[in-house]
Parts: sequence; C-alpha cells; structure tokens
Amino acid sequence: MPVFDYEDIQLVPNKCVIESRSEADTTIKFGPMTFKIPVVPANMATTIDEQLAVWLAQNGYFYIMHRFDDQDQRLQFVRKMHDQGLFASISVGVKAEEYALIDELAKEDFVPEYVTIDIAHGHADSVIKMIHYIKENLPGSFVIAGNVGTPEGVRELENAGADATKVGIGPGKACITKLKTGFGTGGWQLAAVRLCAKAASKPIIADGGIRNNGDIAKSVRFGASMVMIGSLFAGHEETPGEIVIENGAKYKTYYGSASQYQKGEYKNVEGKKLLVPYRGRIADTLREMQEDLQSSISYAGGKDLNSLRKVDYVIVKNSIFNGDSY
Ligand SMILES: NC(=O)C1=CN([C@@H]2O[C@H](COP(=O)(O)OP(=O)(O)OC[C@H]3O[C@@H](n4cnc5c(N)ncnc54)[C@H](OP(=O)(O)O)[C@@H]3O)[C@@H](O)[C@H]2O)C=CC1
Ligand SMILES: Nc1nc2c(ncn2[C@@H]2O[C@H](COP(=O)(O)O)[C@@H](O)[C@H]2O)c(=O)[nH]1
Repeated sequence: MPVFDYEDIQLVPNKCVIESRSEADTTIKFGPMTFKIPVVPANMATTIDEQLAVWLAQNGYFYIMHRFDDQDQRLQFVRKMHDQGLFASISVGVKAEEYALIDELAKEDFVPEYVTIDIAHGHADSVIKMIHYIKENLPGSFVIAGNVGTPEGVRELENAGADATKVGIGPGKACITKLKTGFGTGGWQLAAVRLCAKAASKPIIADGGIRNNGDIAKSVRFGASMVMIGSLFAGHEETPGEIVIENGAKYKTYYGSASQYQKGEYKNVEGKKLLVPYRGRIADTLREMQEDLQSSISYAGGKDLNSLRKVDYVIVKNSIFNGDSY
C-alpha cells in the first residue's frame, strides 16, 4: 500500500485544452446543491459562525455549522436560514440530547438540507444508530457522517445510510490525536483519502491537513468530492477566533474542537490552541482558491474537476512526519 501525504505528491501536467483559466469549471454538485468550489470551512467554533454561514450560503459556497451551540440555538439557526431562503447545514453529535434536537427539528418540520454527524471516532455503533435515527425522522436531509480513516469505516457508515462520509483522523493543524493516542491518518492523510475513496460508493469529504491551495486539487485527484479546511480559514476577518497582536504581527486564535478551550475542561483532550496569521477577507481567499483550482484544471488538460481525477502523479518523497508539537 503506497503511503504518502500532500507534500509527497505532485500531479503530472497534460496538454492544455482551454484558452483561459477562467473557462475552467470548478463547480461541484454535492448532495442536493451545487457549489462554486469543492471546499468547506471546518465545522469548528473558530472557523464558522452564523453570520459567516449566511454569507457563504448567499454566495454559492458550502458550509457546515458547528455543533457547539445548544439544541435550541441550532433549531433556531435552521429556522433563520430557511426564513432567508438559504439552505441549512448543521452538525450533531451522538449524545442523548442530540436525539432530542432531531425530534424537535422533525416536530417543527425544520428539515435541514444537510446534517453532519461529527465525532472523533466515527466508525462506531453510536454513529450508525444516529444515521438510522436521522434517516427515519428527517428523511429529507442529506446525511454526512464521520470521521473515519479506513475503507471499512466508509462502507459501514454508507451501509447504515450515510449519504457521504468524512475522512480524517488526526491530520488537523490543531490536532494532537496522533501524539495522545498513537492512532490516525496524520502524516498519511492523502493516502487514507485514496484508500477510502476507492471503497466509497458515495461522496467523501477529505478533512484536515490542507496547508496549500494545491492540496485541494490533490484531494480531488485522490477521490474527494469536497475538502474540509480549518487552519487556512481561521485567520480571516469574518472567522470567529480572537484577534491577537504579537510582536507587531496580527494573528487569530484557532483551537481544536476536542481542546480544553472548546470543552471547558481538561478531559479527553485531543486538540490544542494555536495562533494563525491574519489573512484579511475570506472572499479574497475563496476567490484565490477558485483561481488556483482553475489553474489546476488547466494543468490537468481538462475543463472541469473530473479532469483532475484522471491525472498521473508521482511520489517525490516519503517523509512521514508533519511537524506536530504540543
Ligand atoms: N477529525 C479528528 O481527527 C478529530 C476530531 N475531533 C473533533 O472534536 C470534536 C469532539 O469530538 P468527540 O470527543 O468525539 O465528541 P464528544 O465529546 O461529543 O463525544 C461523542 C461521543 O462519543 C464518545 N467518544 C468519543 N471518542 C470516543 C472514543 N475514542 N471511543 C469511544 N467513544 C468515544 C464520547 O464519550 P466519552 O467522551 O465518554 O468517551 C461521546 O459519547 C468533534 O467535532 C470532532 O470532530 C476530535 C478528535 C479527533
Ligand atoms: N484530532 C483533532 N482534530 C480536530 C480537532 N478539532 C478539529 N479537528 C479536525 O481538524 C480539521 C481541520 O484541519 P486543518 O488541518 O484544516 O486545520 C477539522 O475539520 C477536524 O476534522 C481536535 O480537537 N482534535
């Protein structure tokens, strides 16, 4: 089994068939909707909030609201998005109160277009039970489930009824799962995406480890329909982390969903807090991602994202480390 990560791979160019990069189509149909690019900010408290969700939905981008607001806030979020004519995309966990949220949504007939079941170790009966429950009570919702890191995980969640699966155990920048538990796809996330995509019969989201815009094209090459990104988005004006000035430079805080900052206590901590450079407006970053992806499509010798899926690649090195530290 070839083992590699984003920095180990380069895609091999093909003859260009377009006259301008602007002709390259980066749109992706994911579930019931089509989005401008196959990219979604991570469903974390420092990368998405209600205001940004509204902006993303209004501007043709996918979003997944995080699950760290209480049940009533998440219920009202769905209502507010629908009142504005926008799609609703929420996250849930697997604890008892999350079942109560599904009950309330069903009772009020607030059916989110997307529901993401998001726990650290998603290859679990608790997730399978929740998939069944959502499919039974909110049959109109597109269900994303995760996170998993193996083909078996993908297949079991798909067989349980998940419409898409989210792949990535521990490759995130705020993640310390590999260090704390010894497990995960940190350091070989792209190879894990490849393995999982080969087993998948439905779309997968590559989640975590994206450090450069070119990694988006690489994720698509290895089978991702959507790419979830945390740290590269956390430094924007519109993202919710705090602004911090250090030695005259501007940063924003970014912390893991399993960090003590998110949990409020030091228990089962698998995430850390860090500062990421301030990056200005998110619209500019999203535009640059789209332009870079259009360029990738031109190097692939095609006109749309599908052309990326067929390109050759080379493994240019094979260093299984990614600079994790506490
Ligand atoms: N993608 C990744 O690599 C990771 C992501 N995260 C993110 O952090 C957030 C919090 O995650 P999580 O701690 O799962 O959420 P929760 O604290 O909500 O846990 C969800 C449920 O799963 C149980 N659970 C969690 N981990 C395990 C495990 N390893 N084995 C058995 N049961 C488990 C919990 O019980 P109990 O707490 O009693 O064990 C709880 O009942 C999520 O948003 C998740 O995506 C966290 C770690 C890794
Ligand atoms: N192991 C942990 N993973 C986490 C935690 N909080 C979030 N995440 C995952 O990271 C990605 C984002 O990765 P990035 O490389 O783009 O920064 C996110 O979508 C989650 O899957 C955590 O506390 N521990």
